[in-house]
Amino acid sequence: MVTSARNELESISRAAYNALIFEVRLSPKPGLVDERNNGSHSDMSVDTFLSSADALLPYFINYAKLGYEHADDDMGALFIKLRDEGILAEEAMFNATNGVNTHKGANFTFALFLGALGFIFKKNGPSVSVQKNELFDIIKQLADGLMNDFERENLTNGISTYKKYGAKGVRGEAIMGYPTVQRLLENTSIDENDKFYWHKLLLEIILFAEDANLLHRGGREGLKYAQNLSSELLNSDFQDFENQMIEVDEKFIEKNLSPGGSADLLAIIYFLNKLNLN
Ligand SMILES: CC(C)(COP(=O)(O)OP(=O)(O)OC[C@H]1O[C@@H](n2cnc3c(N)ncnc32)[C@H](O[C@H]2O[C@H](COP(=O)(O)OP(=O)(O)OP(=O)(O)O)[C@@H](O)[C@H]2O)[C@@H]1O)[C@@H](O)C(=O)NCCC(=O)NCCS
Ligand SMILES: Nc1ncnc2[nH]cnc12
Repeated sequence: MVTSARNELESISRAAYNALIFEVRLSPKPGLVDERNNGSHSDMSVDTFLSSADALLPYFINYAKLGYEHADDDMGALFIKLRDEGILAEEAMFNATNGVNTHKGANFTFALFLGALGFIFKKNGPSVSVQKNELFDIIKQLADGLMNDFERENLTNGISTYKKYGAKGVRGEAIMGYPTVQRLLENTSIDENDKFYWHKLLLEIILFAEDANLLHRGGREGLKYAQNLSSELLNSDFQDFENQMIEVDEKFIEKNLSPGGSADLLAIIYFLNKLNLN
């Protein structure tokens, strides 16, 4: 692999790592770990997420390299290589967090995006401006066989949520090409002067995505409650936005709600905004 390609792959992998750091440090967030509190989590803090991100960075680089090195393979073969590497990454994450699930979903999502970007860099050359449509189309191809996961016997939170509510969680997002990410990437140009831009974006993600964490913790009622609070705040006059967000955080915590999936989608949107997407 030529040096310029390696540098590009390492650069986007570090950008993905930085997106995880940005997300956990964004404060206040509803029900989630941030600089103010640990949200609806007794087993996680900012430091847990920082240790987790450090453990994942080497695997992020490997995902991008796998996409680059296997660009001539079929998508099914590339997906299997990404999933195998992702399982090793999950082990490293759990070792770094003493068994706490900080970034399982984020690891999955970034593996798909970094693998797809490595694939595109090999096909089109590095430092190319990536076409959004091509990126999301490759993601959908990689995710094509994911529905088979739901036949599994071992009931993870995601598979239990599917069997109970029909919600496909992060797998569903990948199979559909991350529609919430596409919708928010298209419709919003970042207003650097808006101190609460990212807070508002997180509320929109909670509103549009079907967050399996909210379903797993609060059922359909809990998901609806979280979405109603997010909608109310988005439709308010933002006169006292920070305190309004703190109030929403307290209400999520009261009901033990945590939109972890939505936090991951915020991180991937932050990451994609740093790339030269067309
Ligand atoms: C594909 C897998 C990663 C799915 O594994 P699993 O079935 O075990 O997990 P799921 O519950 O289905 O989802 C995993 C996480 O995905 C996030 N998520 C959920 N809904 C959405 C959504 N609509 N859009 C995007 N992302 C979504 C969410 O992850 C975040 O939350 C977790 C932390 O919150 P917490 O509440 O603590 O979560 P839990 O500990 O599960 O609950 P509690 O016990 O605390 O109540 C954290 O993971 C965040 O990232 C979901 O949790 C897996 O099968 C897989 O493929 N693994 C192989 C390795 C791999 O990833 N391969 C590489 C690519 S192929
Ligand atoms: N900041 C956060 N708090 C809780 N769960 C999360 N999953 C991803 N980011 C998270």
